[in-house]
Amino acid sequence: MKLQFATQNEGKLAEAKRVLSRFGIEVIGLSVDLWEPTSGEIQTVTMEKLRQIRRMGYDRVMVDDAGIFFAAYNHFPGVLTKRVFDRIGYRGVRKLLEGEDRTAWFEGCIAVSWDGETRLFAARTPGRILDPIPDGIRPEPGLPFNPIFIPDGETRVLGAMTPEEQMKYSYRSRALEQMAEWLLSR
Ligand SMILES: O=c1[nH]c(=O)c2ncn([C@@H]3O[C@H](COP(=O)(O)OP(=O)(O)OP(=O)(O)O)[C@@H](O)[C@H]3O)c2[nH]1
Repeated sequence: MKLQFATQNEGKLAEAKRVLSRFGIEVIGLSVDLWEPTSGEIQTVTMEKLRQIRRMGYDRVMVDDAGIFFAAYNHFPGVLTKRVFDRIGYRGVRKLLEGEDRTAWFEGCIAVSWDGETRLFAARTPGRILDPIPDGIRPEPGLPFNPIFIPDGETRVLGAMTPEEQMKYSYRSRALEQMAEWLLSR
């Protein structure tokens, strides 16, 4: 089974390939520029991305929208995560959270269109933001928070774990698994 993934984020694509290969699903990256709303819920943004890719004529395709939420900032940056991180980087995140509650969570959503039928799968990973990045940990392309995010129940940041270990905590892996089960049960 082949599934296209409309994303420009290398890290998301690599994770999807890893998780879905275990279900016998081959993921093919589709690099298209999709417009994203700058407010509202992750779910709404995900459905908007799916609407656009379907209008372009694609089917058997998935999209993903995700973000990090800081408890100290009433759920900011959320749907603005990429935009905000591209501008402020690690230094800006450090300043934002100095002396603040470091509780944070990832929220992500996957939407798929398969033979015209659409489904949405959402998941969340609670944790906290560590500062600074532990020695020897390099950010993966497109996933800049993994080196500073410690999931609840862990002592290490996501970026210090093997891909297999990360899957246990990754909201994206959970949403991908739910989607795979739906696709295979059709
Ligand atoms: O360390 C991380 N681990 C993750 O698991 C993760 N998931 C999302 N993010 C961040 O949130 C933005 C969402 O942006 P986003 O959903 O609009 O995607 P994107 O623009 O990067 O790609 P796409 O829209 O082409 O798929 C991304 O750029 C990342 O900064 C993550 N960071």
